[in-house]
Amino acid sequence: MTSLAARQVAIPGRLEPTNLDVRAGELVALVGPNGGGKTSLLRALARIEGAAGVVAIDGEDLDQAPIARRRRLLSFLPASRDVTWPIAARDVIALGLDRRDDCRIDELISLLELERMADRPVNRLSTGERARILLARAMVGNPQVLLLDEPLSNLDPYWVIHIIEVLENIARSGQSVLVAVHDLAQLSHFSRALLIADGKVQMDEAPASLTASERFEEVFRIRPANGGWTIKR
Ligand SMILES: Nc1ncnc2c1ncn2[C@@H]1O[C@H](COP(=O)(O)OP(=O)(O)OP(=O)(O)O)[C@@H](O)[C@H]1O
Repeated sequence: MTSLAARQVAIPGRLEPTNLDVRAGELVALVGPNGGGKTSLLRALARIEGAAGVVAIDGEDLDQAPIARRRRLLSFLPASRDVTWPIAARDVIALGLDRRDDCRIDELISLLELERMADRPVNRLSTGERARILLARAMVGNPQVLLLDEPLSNLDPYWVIHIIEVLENIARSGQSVLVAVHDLAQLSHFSRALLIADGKVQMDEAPASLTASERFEEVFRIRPANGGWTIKR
């Protein structure tokens, strides 16, 4: 069943009109060169910046949904880890909920091993620690669709693996997860990958066939070499 249905979503000059359907339980990667339009697509789907078009989740038009309902339908994790407020990390997680639910917040604190930092001011945590707190905020409301902009950046290898497992579990539970990533080695964990460049979805395929394509090499200006990648000259 389609969970997210986007029709003609666009941001002038940054994202061409785009249609996208994502099923419940899909874990979708967004890849593409810097400036290609990954963040713009995620922001357009999250209905930030007055993007054009229509986004419906389980048939409900996001633009018509009251704020509380929207939070049940979708959450968006920005790529920026900047948080300047000196508030406790657990209170930042609570911002993802309409009504405070300490049991649910504690669940996330335990899942993401945040116990030691939960009561510290979030602006005094390291970048990777803040990344986990902000991810917890995006997850805490259990929305039907999660839009995550580079959630794996700034994380050490343990946390990259752990959070990929968390995202796989979220998808398995029936939520839809769209994730902007840069590390091509992470693509194998996704069921589907969108290649985004020049403000347009250029390809929409299984990750293995995407990375094996000529279009992929052209767009990224790289080619396979020695089990990895090298610059295509
Ligand atoms: N606030 C903005 N106002 C105007 N143009 C913007 C704005 N933010 C981004 N852009 C432009 O929109 C285009 C797409 O940017 P976007 O941030 O969506 O790319 P991206 O694929 O997420 O890139 P990256 O991998 O570098 O994060 C780029 O040309 C960028 O310069």
